[in-house]
Amino acid sequence: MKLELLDQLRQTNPVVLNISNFVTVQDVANGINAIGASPIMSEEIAETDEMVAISSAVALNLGAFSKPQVAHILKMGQSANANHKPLVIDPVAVGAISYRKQVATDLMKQFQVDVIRGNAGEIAALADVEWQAKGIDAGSGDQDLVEIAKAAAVKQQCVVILSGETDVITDGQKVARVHNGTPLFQLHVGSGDMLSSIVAAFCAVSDGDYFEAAQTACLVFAATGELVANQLKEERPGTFAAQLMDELHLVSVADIEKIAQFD
Ligand SMILES: Nc1ncnc2c1ncn2[C@@H]1O[C@H](COP(=O)(O)OP(=O)(O)O)[C@@H](O)[C@H]1O
Ligand SMILES: Cc1ncsc1CCOP(=O)(O)O
Ligand SMILES: [Mg+2]
Repeated sequence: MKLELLDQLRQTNPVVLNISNFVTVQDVANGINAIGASPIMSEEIAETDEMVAISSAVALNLGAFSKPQVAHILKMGQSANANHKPLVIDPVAVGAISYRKQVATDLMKQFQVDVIRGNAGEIAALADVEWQAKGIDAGSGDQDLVEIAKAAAVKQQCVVILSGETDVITDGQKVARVHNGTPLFQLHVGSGDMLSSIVAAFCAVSDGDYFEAAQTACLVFAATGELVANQLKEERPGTFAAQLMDELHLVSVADIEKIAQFD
């Protein structure tokens, strides 16, 4: 765990390039901005190389793509690889929709991702493990989450984050777990998408250690949500979302250290 990366991120203000989905794009842009990085979104394939060139990390969200967008995602992933920019992918709902799993796995044969961030249903699908995913949500299953994450990491040769009540982060061998968080995240659509792009922001300042960047991003995001939840007397998803944005901007390394729970 390297919480100093949060301060480095704020000092550097790295540009994070995103292909987002139309559902959560505003949250993702503001989440990146609030934590101290600089978001830019793209929907035009012709600008890909120039966009990647000015960026310090790339996040590809597969939340709601059309066929032309798949070509754009492919070009952006390949350009990120060619330009040695860290590449994060969020395989939204690949556990629930077989077409999505096919597209995601085809894409990952054509570029090398550095980090995959998904919930249990999504990561189980990529690991070919039996699981009952439910739409964009994790769903249910009884296999061991650490083993699922490790299998996906070995298969795709990258760092995997399996997020949920406990976040599991692995490169296929080393494993870290973040126990912070709040169930309120599940009441705000876009929490996972925000996390994926914030992971990209941490990768941008990580000097190539994406396992450490992924762990730190998970701790910062989950602990920030927990700090907000601790201030709320009842379940208020709207207030949570607004205050999460505030707290991503205000939270300090010392605030996080006080409540951090990881191993
Ligand atoms: N039950 C929970 N308790 C605590 N934190 C959670 C819970 N479920 C999800 N989170 C947190 O919510 C954030 C988004 O993750 P997740 O909900 O798994 O993504 P997605 O929205 O893609 O399903 C992560 O920081 C994760 O740690
Ligand atoms: C509802 C929905 N439909 C397609 S993408 C999307 C948002 C998914 O967001 P998240 O995985 O962060 O909850
Ligand atoms: Mg998601």
